[in-house]
Amino acid sequence: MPLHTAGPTQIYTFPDTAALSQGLDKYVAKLSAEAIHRHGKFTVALSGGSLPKQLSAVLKHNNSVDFTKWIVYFADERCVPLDHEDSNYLLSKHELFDHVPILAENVHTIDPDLVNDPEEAAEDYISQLAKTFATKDTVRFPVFDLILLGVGPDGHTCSLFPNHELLKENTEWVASITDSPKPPSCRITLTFPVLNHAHHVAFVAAGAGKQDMLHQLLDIPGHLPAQMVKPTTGTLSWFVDDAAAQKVTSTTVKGLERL
Ligand SMILES: O=C(O)[C@H](O)[C@@H](O)[C@H](O)[C@H](O)COP(=O)(O)O
Repeated sequence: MPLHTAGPTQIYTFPDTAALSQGLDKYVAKLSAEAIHRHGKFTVALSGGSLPKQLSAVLKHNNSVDFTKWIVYFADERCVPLDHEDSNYLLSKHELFDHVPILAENVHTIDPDLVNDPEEAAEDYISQLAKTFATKDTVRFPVFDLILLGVGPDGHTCSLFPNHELLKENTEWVASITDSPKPPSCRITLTFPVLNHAHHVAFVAAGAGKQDMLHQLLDIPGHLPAQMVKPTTGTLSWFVDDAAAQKVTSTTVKGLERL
């Protein structure tokens, strides 16, 4: 069945990263409350890069969010120990988990004992996901309430890189990669079917360095990894600052007016 987006992609623009963090706070807090009301928990996947800092700047002070109901996974993770400087978990721990009442048992990390065996680590991560997500005959993939993504200068997202064979993965929930063009070379990553089954997916990108890539991704049809994120029935949003959106010609929405 061909994938299609349920609605148009929403591109929210903000004058600067401080305003972007406010917008993200409002968006995430709303989705968190809705999910907790609907099924008693908020399942969210986080990325690395600048995302944890952007996300947490305002959110970590938001007392209205029930973080005790958050179930956190990582959109991708490097195969390194949890206290390694390259760990996406460590980044989110410093930026967010250390500041809010997220329960340690609800944060699903790569198994540190398996970081030397990426394939095993991916298998284990699938088992962890299976504990949170009941699947049905009709939906064979985890359905996250929200997946938060970044985008690299080459158009990669998660650890899904341009022209890599993992772009074709359509059965596994989590895949390992041992030849990542961006170091470290060994990682695990959610796959496109998981990204595209989520209720909501949001990209976050800021800074003038993203101008050309954002123009390419949002204005010119193509098959770069970030362009292959097309939720089947869920929503797709972009949170960007004006510097990053400078060359985007697609319709944008001034952030907080609509959120
Ligand atoms: O896996 C990695 O090596 C990074 O985490 C990477 O995927 C990052 O998320 C993007 O490059 C966006 O980075 P910025 O958010 O810093 O722009």
